[in-house]
Amino acid sequence: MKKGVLLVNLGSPDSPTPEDVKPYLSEFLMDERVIDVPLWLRTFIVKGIILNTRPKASAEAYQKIWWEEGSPLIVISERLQKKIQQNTDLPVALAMRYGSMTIQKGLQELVDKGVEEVFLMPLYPQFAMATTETILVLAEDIRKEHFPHLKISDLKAFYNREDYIDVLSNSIARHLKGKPYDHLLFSYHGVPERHIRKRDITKSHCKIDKSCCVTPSPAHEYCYRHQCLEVTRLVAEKLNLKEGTYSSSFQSRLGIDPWLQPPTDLTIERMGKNGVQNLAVVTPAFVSDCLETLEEIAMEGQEIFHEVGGKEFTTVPCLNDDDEFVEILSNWINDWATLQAVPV
Ligand SMILES: C=CC1=C(C)c2cc3[nH]c(cc4nc(cc5[nH]c(cc1n2)c(C)c5CCC(=O)O)C(CCC(=O)O)=C4C)c(C)c3C=C
Ligand SMILES: [Fe+2]
Ligand SMILES: [Fe+2]
Repeated sequence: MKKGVLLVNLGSPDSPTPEDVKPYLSEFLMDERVIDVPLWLRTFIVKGIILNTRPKASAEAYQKIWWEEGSPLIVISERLQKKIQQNTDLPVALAMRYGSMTIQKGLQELVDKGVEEVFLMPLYPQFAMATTETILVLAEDIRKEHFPHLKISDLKAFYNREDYIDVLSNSIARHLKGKPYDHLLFSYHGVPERHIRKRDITKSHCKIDKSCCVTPSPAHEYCYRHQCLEVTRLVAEKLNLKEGTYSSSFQSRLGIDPWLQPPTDLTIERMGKNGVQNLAVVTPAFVSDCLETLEEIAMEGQEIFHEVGGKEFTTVPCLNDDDEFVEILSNWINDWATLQAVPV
C-alpha cells in the first residue's frame, strides 16, 4: 500500500480583513467541539453576538502580525512541511482544520499521488476536543464520504515523548541564553473547564483541582490540563529550573464560562506587581507562532508587564520549523512507515 502523510494545523483567515475573518471565525466557532453547546445556543452566541463585533477587532489584531507572505501560522506550517518532505520519500501534504486549505483538499492531493494509507498528524502536542479531536472526526467523515478505501492512522498527543521534551527544552535554553530571567511562564491556550470534564473517561477523576492532574489516572490520556502541566514539569526537570521560578497559565479566554486557571494576562500583571523584573514566556500548546503568540503574548502581554513596572519581557518562539523539531517529526513518520511495513 502506498503511504503518505497529512500534517494538520488550525488555520487562519485568507486575509486580515473583517470580510475574510468573519467566515473563518464562523466556521471555527460553529464547530461543536469548540463551542460545545446545543446548536440553537451556539448559533445565537456565534452569529447573534460574536460575529457582530469580533471580526473587526480580530482583523485589526491579525493586521499587526500578518507577514508579506501571508498568515504566520500558514507560512510557518508550509516551511515545516517543505523541510519534512526533504527527510522522507513519502508524499507529505498540509491542511488546516478551518479556512480554505481544507482536510479534504489535503487528502485529495495525497490520493492523486496514489496514496492508499495516510498518517494523519494533528500539529498539537496536547489532546483537546477543540483541536486534535475535531481534526480526527472531520478526517474520518471525509474519508467515509469521499475516500472510502483510504486507510488513516493518526499521531497521538506527543506532549510527554522524550524527544519532544528534549527539543522543546533545547529551544527554550537556546533562546533564553544570555537573557537572565526571574521567572519562566508556560502559557497554554485555555479551554473551558467543561471540555476537560466531558472527556474524562473515568467520569469522576477530573476535579480540576490542585491534585487531580498529578494523580495517575487513565483520564489523562484525554486530559488537556494534565498534558499541559506535564509539559511544564518535564521541561522544568530537563532544564533544572528551581521551584518557584516557573509556572503555568492559560490564555485566550472567550465567553463567560469558567476556563482553566490561572489566566495568563492576570498572571503577567501579578508577576510585574510582585516584583518580577525579567519575565520570559513560552507557549507550548502551539507548534507554530500565530495570532495567540505574536499578538496576545508578545504585544499585549508585554504591554501589561511594562504597565505594572516590569522591565524585560522575553518570548520564546514556538518550535516552528526548528531543525530538531523537523527531525523528530520526520523520525515519527519514518517509524510509522517502517512499522506499517512489518507483516503481522
Ligand atoms: C471557545 C473558543 C475557543 C477554544 C475552546 C479554543 C481552543 C484552542 N485554540 C487553539 C489554538 C489557536 N486558537 C487560535 C485563535 C482563536 N481561538 C479562538 C477561540 C477558541 N480556541 C478564537 C476566537 C481565535 C481567533 C482569534 C481571535 O479572534 O482572537 C489560534 C490562532 C490562529 C491564527 O490564525 O493565528 C490558534 C493557533 C488551541 C491549541 C486550543 C485548545 C487547546
Ligand atoms: Fe483558539
Ligand atoms: Fe486532572
